[in-house]
Amino acid sequence: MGARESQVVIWLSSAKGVFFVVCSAAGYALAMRAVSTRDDHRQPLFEVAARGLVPGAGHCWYHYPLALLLVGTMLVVRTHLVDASEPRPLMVLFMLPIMVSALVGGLGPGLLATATAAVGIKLLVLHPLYSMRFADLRDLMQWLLLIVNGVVAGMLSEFMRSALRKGESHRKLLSGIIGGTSDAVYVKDLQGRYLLVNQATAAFLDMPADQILGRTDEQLFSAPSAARMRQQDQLVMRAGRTQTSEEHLTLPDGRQALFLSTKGPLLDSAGHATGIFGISRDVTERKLAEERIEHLAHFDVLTGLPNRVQLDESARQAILKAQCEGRKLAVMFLDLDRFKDINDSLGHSIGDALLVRLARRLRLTLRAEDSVARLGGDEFIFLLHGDDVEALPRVAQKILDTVLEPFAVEQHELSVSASIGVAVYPQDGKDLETLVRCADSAMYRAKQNGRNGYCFFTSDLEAEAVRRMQIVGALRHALENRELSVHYQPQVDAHDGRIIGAEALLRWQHPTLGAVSPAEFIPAAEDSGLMLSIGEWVLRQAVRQMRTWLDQGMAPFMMAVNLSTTQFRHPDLPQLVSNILAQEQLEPQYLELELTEGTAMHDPLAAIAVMDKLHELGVRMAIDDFGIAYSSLSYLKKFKIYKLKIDQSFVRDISTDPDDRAIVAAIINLARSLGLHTIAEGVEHPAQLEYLREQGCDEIQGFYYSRPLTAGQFEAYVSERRLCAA
Ligand SMILES: Nc1nc2c(ncn2[C@@H]2O[C@H](COP(=O)(O)O[C@H]3[C@@H](O)[C@H](n4cnc5c(=O)[nH]c(N)nc54)O[C@@H]3COP(=O)(O)O)[C@@H](O)[C@H]2O)c(=O)[nH]1
Repeated sequence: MGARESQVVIWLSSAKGVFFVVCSAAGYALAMRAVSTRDDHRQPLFEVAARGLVPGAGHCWYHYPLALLLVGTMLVVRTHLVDASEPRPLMVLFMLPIMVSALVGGLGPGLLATATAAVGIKLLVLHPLYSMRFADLRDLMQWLLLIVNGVVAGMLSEFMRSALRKGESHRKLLSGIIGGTSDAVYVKDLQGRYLLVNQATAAFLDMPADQILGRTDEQLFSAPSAARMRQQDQLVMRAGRTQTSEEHLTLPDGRQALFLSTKGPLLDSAGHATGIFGISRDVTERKLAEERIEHLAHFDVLTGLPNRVQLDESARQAILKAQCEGRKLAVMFLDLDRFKDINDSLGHSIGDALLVRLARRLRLTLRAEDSVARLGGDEFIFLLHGDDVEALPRVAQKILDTVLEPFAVEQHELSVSASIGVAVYPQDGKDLETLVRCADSAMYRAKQNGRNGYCFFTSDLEAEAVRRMQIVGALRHALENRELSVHYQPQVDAHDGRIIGAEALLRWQHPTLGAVSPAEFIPAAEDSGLMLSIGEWVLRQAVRQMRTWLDQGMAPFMMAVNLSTTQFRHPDLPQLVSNILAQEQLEPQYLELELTEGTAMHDPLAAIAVMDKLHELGVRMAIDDFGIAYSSLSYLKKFKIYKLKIDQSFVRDISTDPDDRAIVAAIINLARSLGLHTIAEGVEHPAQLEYLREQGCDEIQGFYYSRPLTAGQFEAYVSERRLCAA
């Protein structure tokens, strides 16, 4: 090699060294910049590097011998195989084992490789040429740079490895969440092909996840479902932001499902859409539950008919429509007659079954535009559209006839009747509340008229309804306010005028309402459920009074107490009577219980059973108001009764009305033939008494002898009569 050529080689070698230094410096600068920014995911290089020196922090022991092996191999190659005439030591070659060691093993092996290379180069590569000294400053520079390179490479590698590890753990965490959620998570490209799906998506589609990838909705779902999804995707892409919507889909197994889907565009770093991501939750069950709750809020659970809430809504609309069209609207209030008896005697399940069947019938009776709702219990409201008020009686009668047809419930054939009240918009009221109130008053009147009928609202009913409400409200406190008392009306032997009994009659003196007749408040007490407690109180008072009178030495007689329908039908009645007699220490033979003919005949078999029990107690029974209801003689024979009480409506005109005379005579004869006693009530005149005596009536009760008296007055009356008799 000539001198000029040697100069060129030395120049090139120097240039290579300078280039190595410049490139390394630029590389460090860039690398340090890349890792120096501290944010949530990055950590300072030295912090990471320090951890890289700690054994066991994700390192393998064999990376260290590997580093030694790699550097050793390079030393051998450099010492023996590279051309010895090479003037420069080619230290850059050692970067290869250093880099490999750092990349594979991280900081520790990287440092080991760097140190080994530095020592090896100094001792084995530079030594033969320049002894132990660095004769050439450029060699020293390269040697130092090699060391710095090695250290930095190790640190950078450690940083990369740490970042990778962290990224991997994030990825695992994310895929754990995505894989573990029951929501379908997916990513589609711009053509709608699935790029990523989680396990839930695969489960919904009943297909392995890898078979879904690359397919479109059109290939996975029914055409209508796919079209809906595609449309939704397009909306999201056009909007360019995340949107949530409901998607009705038919799944591959045929199930109709409702998904709540949140979808959004996937954007690249330049903000261009590259696809769409979505999270879809199956809300089918939740929606059904919501619908069920909504249904329960508006419809009666038992009958499925609209309830009060729904009725309010329908009525609001119906009234608005009627108002706009200048038309009428009828509200009918239907209440079953004595439905409570069915519940009490046969049990609530039978009562419920009857209501279900009744509801079905009522719905079928109506035109499509009309509706029926259940208010609760046995109360139903009809909304009937149209102007034809004249037709309403026919409709009401049709409904009544429908109710009358017997119901087959289990082994029972049940016959019920109903009472209907009718109110018409706009004349009777302009809102549902008023119309229902009017119809309720009219219905109450229908009941008073003998049930199984209908009645139209009239203004006088309103006053009655207000009065009834006042009475019921005040009656609730009558007992505790000591406003009730019991009066006693003597019952007299028709032949010798002896007092043979007293009828206990309830009286109510209210501070503002005044003296309210039992004929008015007892039906109200029955309807409002207050009669049981009031009736029990009367029974106890009468029994206690009888005990007192007997204790005072009064000649024994019968104490007659009225039983209301509710009391008589209550299953605990015999027990209650027995308890009261025992508690008040009165022998049962002094007590007579009166029940009306209507009560006894409504359910004769049940009445027989109750009468039998009362008879067993030793208590006497009498049929009150006899003659005004229809009595079956065959049942009358079976009733364990002692006497018939001839209703005062027959006694009133007995002296003038031949029909009444004939009826009274027939009742007395009937009783005699059945072995029963008779008592006539409402006797006011001697002529009435005369006729009754003639016919053989046994006992008399009426103003002719005495009005109902307080206990004190009764005592005085008894003493007076005894004195007269004496
Ligand atoms: N379940 C219960 N019913 C009861 C009770 N107390 C009374 N009643 C019933 O209320 C109705 C009205 O009773 P009242 O106003 O007390 O009238 C009674 C008598 O005062 C009346 N009477 C008696 N004699 C005459 C008469 O000569 N003339 C005339 N105009 N009225 C007269 O008759 C009623 C007695 O009726 P009855 O019970 O049928 O014998 C009435 O139906 C009572 O039954 C109670 O505690 N419980």
